[in-house]
Order: sequence, then structure tokens, then C-alpha cells
Amino acid sequence: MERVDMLTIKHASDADWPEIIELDARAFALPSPLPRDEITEFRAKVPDEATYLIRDVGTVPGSSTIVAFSLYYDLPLTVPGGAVVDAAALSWVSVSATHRRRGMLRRMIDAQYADWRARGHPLAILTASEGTIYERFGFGPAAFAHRVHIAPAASTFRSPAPPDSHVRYGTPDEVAAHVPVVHARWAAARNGAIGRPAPWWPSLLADRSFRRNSQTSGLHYLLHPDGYAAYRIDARDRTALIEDFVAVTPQAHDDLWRVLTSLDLISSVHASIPVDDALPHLLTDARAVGVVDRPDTLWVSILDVAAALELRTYSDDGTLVLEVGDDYSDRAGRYRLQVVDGRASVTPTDDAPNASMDIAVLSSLYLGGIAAREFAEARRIDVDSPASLTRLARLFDVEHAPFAGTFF
Ligand SMILES: CC(=O)SCCNC(=O)CCNC(=O)[C@H](O)C(C)(C)COP(=O)(O)OP(=O)(O)OC[C@H]1O[C@@H](n2cnc3c(N)ncnc32)[C@H](O)[C@@H]1OP(=O)(O)O
Repeated sequence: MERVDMLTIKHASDADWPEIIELDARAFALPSPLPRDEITEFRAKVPDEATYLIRDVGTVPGSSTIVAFSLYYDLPLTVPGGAVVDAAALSWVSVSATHRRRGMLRRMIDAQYADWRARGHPLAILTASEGTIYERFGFGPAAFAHRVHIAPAASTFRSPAPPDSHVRYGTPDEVAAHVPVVHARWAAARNGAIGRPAPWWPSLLADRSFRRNSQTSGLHYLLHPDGYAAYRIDARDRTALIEDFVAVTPQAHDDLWRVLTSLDLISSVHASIPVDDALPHLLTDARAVGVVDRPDTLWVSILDVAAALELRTYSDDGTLVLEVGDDYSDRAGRYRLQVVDGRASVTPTDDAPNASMDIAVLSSLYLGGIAAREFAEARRIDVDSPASLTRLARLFDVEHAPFAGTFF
């Protein structure tokens, strides 16, 4: 009988895709089969060279089954200061329930990691299904969101409504013309935002019925010249579920929220908003915006420490020697971070460190989503003096909390 060669990782080809979809549908509780158009659009988002699969050939005589799959997208990520980084976005990681805990995930990540480094990605990103899997590979949670339930009856704005807010429901043609453009404007300016390349939009805008249950409406789009919001109504409890909210200006933010909090016959509005969103402070009763959850929405792994640290800007000037630990790869070392006028230069050094931390912790600090002081109090950053911690905290502080805005 032919031996199983679990070490062989291949890229997907046309014939593999029906099986890949089955594997991932089982792993992620997706409906199966997915619509043909959905699969075609999905494949347009990722070249086969960025897919990784492992087949079990011959364990069961005559069988050949895909037992593990993962891929990465090239996604633009906006970092503090406004640079847009080409991030390797790990996704669709699934190992068959029959083959778990035999090192398949690790083998796929090893292969992808080598490819990301060879292609010069400074960062890798992911959205994590569980909180305990990815730290071992150098990823740390880096952006969060507030899941809120908003009570429309209690949502009285402090300022009067303008005579015309310029918010309108969009026709499908208007939505297709407006939404991708406004999203790109927003993503380019927001710390932590993930841009959506052109092939991402057809599936999002198609809003196929498998994305909702029978009691939930299709997406309603509210358009503003500088923003948009997309929501569904769940008829069972008359909740409005906001799936996408983008405002490039404070005016668009306020105008869209005024409409969303005054939808007729709606008992509650559910949304995912930035942790520093101004909405509660616009209302006479901030408690109208009830935070029900604060999930991590983006994990980051710095792949190239010097390149990544030089890509973002800093909130203060100063010099620190950072000692970085890395049990997974070769990122460990001492780095001198010298910031002048908010821009860093990073060089290797043998000087004594001012602050020591694991690569996953540095990755969590990168977008400013977790403050250095929190990790220091958890003894996951060691500093040589209180002044070094103050400098580290000030350097990595950000104007706006990171907000990813896209699940992938
Ligand atoms: C970015 C994304 O796509 S997130 C989505 C991840 N996928 C899912 O959640 C779908 C359902 N789950 C699965 O498909 C699998 O269980 C996976 C992908 C999570 C893990 O795959 P496996 O092949 O079993 O993992 P593998 O055996 O390579 O384990 C690698 C390491 O991760 C650890 N690990 C794996 N799964 C978990 C888990 N759920 N929780 C904690 N640790 C885990 C292992 O103990 C192992 O640790 P070690 O190498 O340091 O000793």
C-alpha cells in the first residue's frame, strides 16, 4: 500500500476546488455546496500559488483526500501615519476533523511563512477563530471592536438634525458605483483598516441568500456623499443588523447614525464599531450604546522587524533598544529604534536593552491597539526603568484606535 506523505504540500489546481470547498464548509459551518458564482468570485481573490493543501493518499486503499487547506491574500493594511502595507493575510485554515493535531497547521504555516518572507511582506495578518492557536507563530491580537446594541428609543442626539442630511437609500447601480470608492477613501485614512481589492466587491455586493436566514432581509444600503451603511432587518425580533459602516467625515458619521437610530419599528440596532467611536458622546444618554462584546478583529505578526517598524510613524521622538524574542523563526535580536520627527530608523545593536518582549507582543503593540503599559503590568514586557516604559508607551501611542472593518 502507498504510504501517506503528509509532508507534501501542494498548491490547489482547478480539480481540487470542489473538495476544498467541502473541507472548509465542514470546518467553518458554511452551507454546502456554495453557489457556483460565489466560488468563481472567491477564486478570483486568490491565485492558486497562494493556496496550500495536503492530501492523504492511500491510508485508506485507493483513496485520495484533501485533509488540510489554507491560503493567503495580499491585502492592503493602513498603519499608524497612513502608510499602506502589503500584508500577507492568512485565511481559510482548515484541517479535517479526522486529521487534527498531527502537525498539519504547523506545516502549512511553515510553508507560507517562507513564501511571505521570500516575497518581502513586512507583516502577516489574520482573523482568528480561537485565541490560543496563533501566538506560537508570532501573531498577537492587534485590533479590537466594540459590538454594540443600540436602543433607538434612547438615542437622542445632543445637536438638532440638519435640514437635509444627504442620506439616501441607494439603487444597486448607485451602490456599486459609490460603495467601493468610499470604502477605499476610508481605508486609506484609518489606522488598522484593511482595504478591499477590486475582486472582493462582486461577492460582497451580490449579497447571496446563503449569507442570511429566511427571516432576515437582504442588505439595505444608505448612501452619503462621504460614507455608507449596509444593514439587514431580522424580522423575528425587529433588529437592524449593520454589516458595514463607513464614514470618511464626522458629518457623514453623524448623518448616517441619525438615520440608523431612527429606523421605524426597530427595537435594537446591532453594530460593530471602533472602540474609540464618538457615537455614545453624540447622544444625551451614552448608555443607549450598550457594549456587549469587545472581540479581537485582527491579529498581526511582524515578519521583518526593521522594515515594519520603519513603516509606521510614532507619537513622540526618542531612542529605545528593544530586545525581541522569537521561538518560531529568526526575528529575535536587539534593535535600536531611533525616532526623529515621528519617523523611525531601526538598526541592529549589541547595547543593553531598554525593553524586552516576544515578537507576538511587539506585533500587538504595532498598530497601537494595546498599550505597552498593559503588557508591562502582565510582565510580558520587561523594562530597565520606569522612564523606558513611559517612552515606549508614548512612542507607540496612536491618534485613532486601529479598526480593521473587514473580516477575511
Ligand atoms: C486564520 C484562520 O483561518 S483561523 C481558522 C482556523 N480554523 C478553524 O478554526 C477550523 C477548525 N479547526 C481546524 O481546522 C484545526 O483544528 C486547526 C486548523 C485549528 C488546527 O489544525 P491542526 O492540524 O490540528 O494543528 P497542528 O496539529 O498543526 O497544531 C499546531 C500547534 O497548534 C496547537 N493547536 C492546534 N489547534 C489548537 C487549538 N484549537 N487550540 C489551541 N492550540 C491549538 C497544537 O497543539 C500545536 O501546538 P505545538 O506545535 O506548539 O505543540
